[in-house]
Amino acid sequence: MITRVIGLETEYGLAYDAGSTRPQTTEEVARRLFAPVVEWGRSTNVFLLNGSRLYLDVGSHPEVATAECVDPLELLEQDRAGVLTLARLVSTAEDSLRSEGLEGKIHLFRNNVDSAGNSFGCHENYLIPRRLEYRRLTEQLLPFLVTRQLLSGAGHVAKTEDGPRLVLSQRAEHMWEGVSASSTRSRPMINTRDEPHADAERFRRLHVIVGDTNMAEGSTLLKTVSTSLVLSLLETARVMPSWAIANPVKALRDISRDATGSTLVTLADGRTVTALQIQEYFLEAASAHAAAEGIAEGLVAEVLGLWRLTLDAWAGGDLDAVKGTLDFAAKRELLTRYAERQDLALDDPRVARLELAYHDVAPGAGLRESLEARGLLRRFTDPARVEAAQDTPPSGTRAQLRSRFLAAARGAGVEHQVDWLHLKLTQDPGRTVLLPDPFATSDAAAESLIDELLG
Ligand SMILES: Nc1ncnc2c1ncn2[C@@H]1O[C@H](COP(=O)(O)OP(=O)(O)OP(=O)(O)O)[C@@H](O)[C@H]1O
Ligand SMILES: [Mg+2]
Repeated sequence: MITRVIGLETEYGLAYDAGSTRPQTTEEVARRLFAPVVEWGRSTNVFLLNGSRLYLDVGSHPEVATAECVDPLELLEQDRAGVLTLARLVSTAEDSLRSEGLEGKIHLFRNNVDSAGNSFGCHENYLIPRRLEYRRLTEQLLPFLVTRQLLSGAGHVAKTEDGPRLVLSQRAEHMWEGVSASSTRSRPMINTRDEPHADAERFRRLHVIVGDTNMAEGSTLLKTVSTSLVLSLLETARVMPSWAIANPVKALRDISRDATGSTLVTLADGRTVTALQIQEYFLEAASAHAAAEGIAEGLVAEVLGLWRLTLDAWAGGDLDAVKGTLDFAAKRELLTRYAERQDLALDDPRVARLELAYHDVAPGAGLRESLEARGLLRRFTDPARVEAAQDTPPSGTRAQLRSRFLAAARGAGVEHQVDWLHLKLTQDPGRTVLLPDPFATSDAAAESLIDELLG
């Protein structure tokens, strides 16, 4: 198995369809959505019993940052548990609206662009050792990330000079730099802000912000596991061929707009290769690395197989083999079939509505569950485990301690605060427990604090 801490932060888009009743601003809807959270947590920024962070980000975007996970399947469960938690808040907010005679419908989108053209993200966090040459690592990772949209692009109907077309990535048009420390102004693919949320002597947290938010669990799985494997490869590989791209932002957009895999990419050394060639290299190297490390089994083997299948599908110009597993292929099938059947242009508002429905996770509004139920989209998680993951932390990380502390403090009715690193009693800051090791599932100071609270 891979032993790396991974966390996913997902920002959601909020919209309100007032129907024939009084309209509400997005701010008003967001406030109503978070009212129950504010009631029990006295804040719009809280940690949940599963160790995740739930908060209202600027621009009225609800965000869930999953707890630290080491098992990629548990990461999927935690990510999806976040959807359930928000969906329940939507139901409660709609009940509250209805009690005031407002019959509107709240929509909650897992996507990356709103109708005003703003972009919001799905950030991936990967724990890496501090001792690595960080610059080399990020430079070598970038060509993989630029071409990774072939695996995990969410697809998007974009307006281009040649009319509407289905591009690979929602996020590609909104990235402005390869690697930098600023997250909003210049929006880099890798954000280098150094906030390890861990012992800074031993660890770094790699913050990847170029990825699309995915609906298909297969896309999230392929995205996170392939990236983690490539990181392991880069952590150990001493010499490897350079795939440094001359202009990463341009390449990101070219590959997205072209959506064939055969897009030409100019490398820094002047060579020209295709996006697929770069991916082929990383797949081969990651497979060899996994085999050499003895981890090419179970879920890793499955993901390597899916990665292979995906690149073969692109190479053959036929995505049928992955249309039941990955977002771009699933969405292309859905949207183009619908447009053909109804004889609509891709930029018809009805196609736009269908695209939004693909990303909607409000109860009774979105398509994911029905696509899964009809066998059109593969589900990797077990619904019962996802349900339980709403208040059960993932295994193998300090999220376990956070969760037990939260449960004990709430049970005792004692004021407390936590963040990724700390467990605190508000009235007794001297007793604050620091958890610098993300892999720690037990800790003497934490245990004694929890025992005391349990009385
Ligand atoms: N040491 C670590 N290595 C990798 N991931 C981590 C580590 N510590 C925490 N994480 C993950 O990083 C994410 C942090 O989410 P959070 O939204 O708080 O991000 P941030 O970048 O610190 O802050 P913000 O979004 O407010 O700018 C979570 O998903 C968490 O599980
Ligand atoms: Mg965040």
